[in-house]
Amino acid sequence: MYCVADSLCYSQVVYLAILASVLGSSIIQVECLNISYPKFTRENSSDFIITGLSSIALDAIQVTLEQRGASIRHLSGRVWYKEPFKLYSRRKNITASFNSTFVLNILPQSHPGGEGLAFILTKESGETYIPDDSEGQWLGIVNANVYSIKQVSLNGHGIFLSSGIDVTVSVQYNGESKNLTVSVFMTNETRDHMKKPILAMNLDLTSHLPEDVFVGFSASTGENTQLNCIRSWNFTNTEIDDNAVKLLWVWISISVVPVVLLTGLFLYLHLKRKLKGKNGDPKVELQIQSSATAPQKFRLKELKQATGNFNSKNQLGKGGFGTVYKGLLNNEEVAVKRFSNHSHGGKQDFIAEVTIIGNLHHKNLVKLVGWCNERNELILVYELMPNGSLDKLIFCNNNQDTASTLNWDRRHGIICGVAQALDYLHNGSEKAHYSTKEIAGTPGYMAPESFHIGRATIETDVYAFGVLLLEVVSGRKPGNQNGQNNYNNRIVDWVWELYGMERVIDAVDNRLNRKFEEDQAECVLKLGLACCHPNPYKRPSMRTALQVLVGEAAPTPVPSEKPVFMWPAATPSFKENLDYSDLGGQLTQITELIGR
Ligand SMILES: Nc1ncnc2c1ncn2[C@@H]1O[C@H](COP(=O)(O)OP(=O)(O)OP(=O)(O)O)[C@@H](O)[C@H]1O
Repeated sequence: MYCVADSLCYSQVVYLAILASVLGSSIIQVECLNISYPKFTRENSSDFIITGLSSIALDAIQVTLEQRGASIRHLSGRVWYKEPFKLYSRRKNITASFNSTFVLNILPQSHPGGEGLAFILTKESGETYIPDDSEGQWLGIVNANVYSIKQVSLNGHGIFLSSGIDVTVSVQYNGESKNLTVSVFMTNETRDHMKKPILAMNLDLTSHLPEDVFVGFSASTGENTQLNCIRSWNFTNTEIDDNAVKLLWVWISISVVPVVLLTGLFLYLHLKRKLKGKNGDPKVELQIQSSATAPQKFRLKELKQATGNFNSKNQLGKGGFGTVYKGLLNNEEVAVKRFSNHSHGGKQDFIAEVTIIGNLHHKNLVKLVGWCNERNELILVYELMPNGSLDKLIFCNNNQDTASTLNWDRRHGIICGVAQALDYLHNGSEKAHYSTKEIAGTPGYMAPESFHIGRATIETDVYAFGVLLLEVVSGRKPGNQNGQNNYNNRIVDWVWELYGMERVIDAVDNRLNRKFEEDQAECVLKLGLACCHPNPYKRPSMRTALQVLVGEAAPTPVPSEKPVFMWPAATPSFKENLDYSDLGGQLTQITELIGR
């Protein structure tokens, strides 16, 4: 019996799967939802039906695209709980009551901020059910063809939704009296009178909706933009007892359902994996293409051809996210960065890198040419830097080879170029304020607080820049060194010790053969130490660092002994604060951080 041809077994599986979808709506029907999410994690994603640009990120449902720096204008998005609930039974003439309490946070990304979000009950769920032209003022719920029956302004109640502050909303529906009440209050507001309903009205939902409805959230942005987050959500409803019909299903389904469901699930997952592997994730494409200056999309086939099938002979180097290969695309030399599966922190990171770097234009930043997401591969294509990376130029030479080493002027030029690029990233725009969820950092460049805050900030960037300064001037690697070098631990400690002994100039690379401007070299080394101050609040901003380098600001003061690292770091006093105004006085998040 088991040996009957595979094809027969296969057609039976298909048949069962079809049966599952036919029976599905009756058997899997959820009569009563009891949802409680104190916060949302990526693992919760499978509990929701999420439309193209929406996501679960940063511990919240991001109802519209949450990428700062990417173009997020004129979007509408929706997120539903995956199962519907029974709002009423026509046969039994009963209507359920429900309570939906959620915390929302609306963070403007333009001045003024954009539109807003809504709690929704809908007949259907899924991408295709977002009404056309529902961005902007229509909140992704309706469009110009539908009108609102009641509106209440919250400003009169002292509530300003678009303020980046958590606001709690409670929507209660009494199925018996057909009464709807809505309460809105600041989440940190404890006074009870603030929690009184701001809207109460009679509303017969049964005349507008079918018996089974989906619940969720809808949001939009317009010309002006904002991040629309739901941070937590509780939803409960009263059960409608449809037992007479249900019992029959229970008997039938007990024997059949497990087989049907398992085979259906297996087939669904199998087909989904196959399709996704081949065409890539449509969400990735949608999000990237929504970016203002989306880079070009390449086929995997093209990139394989360009790099000789990712031949190791073409390998340019390895970074925290994957391997970089040299390639030839349309007669142009390119660098192809192939993310390794285990090291990248997910598709959001990839999307962030494409949309953010794709939007950056600076002469000192490598240009992103294109990307590819096919067969589970995530690949970025950059313009090729023919001279390779800086470390090769500084460290590749024989230790004593003075002839081929980078001369002082070139080193100073490189340092100023990096400072300009970082200043552009930090101050020129908001683009760097969100990059990836995870980033690989190289330990020698990681600021001490990184291990406490677990993410990169503008201040940890300044620290890494400081290490780079010391590295370029001294020609030594930043991390642990072997016995050949006369410093024990890290370059920062070594230079700081020399500085304390008033011998900082001894840190300059011997291979320069004393051909450098002493004042300039001393200034760069002191700036390097100032950037590596253990207290992040005491580091200069990139703007100040750049001004010091080009002689527009006085050299930054540095204590003769390296201060002890303390956490949490002492915040600057009012007087001390002057130089740090550019930092916004806080540790500004860029990324989560992983050592490598
Ligand atoms: N556009 C490019 N042109 C030439 N070589 C490149 C290019 N991009 C990367 N490389 C080489 O590949 C190496 C790895 O680069 P990658 O960007 O993956 O990591 P990284 O910048 O060294 O570190 P991180 O992973 O922290 O970003 C570089 O050190 C460099 O040698």
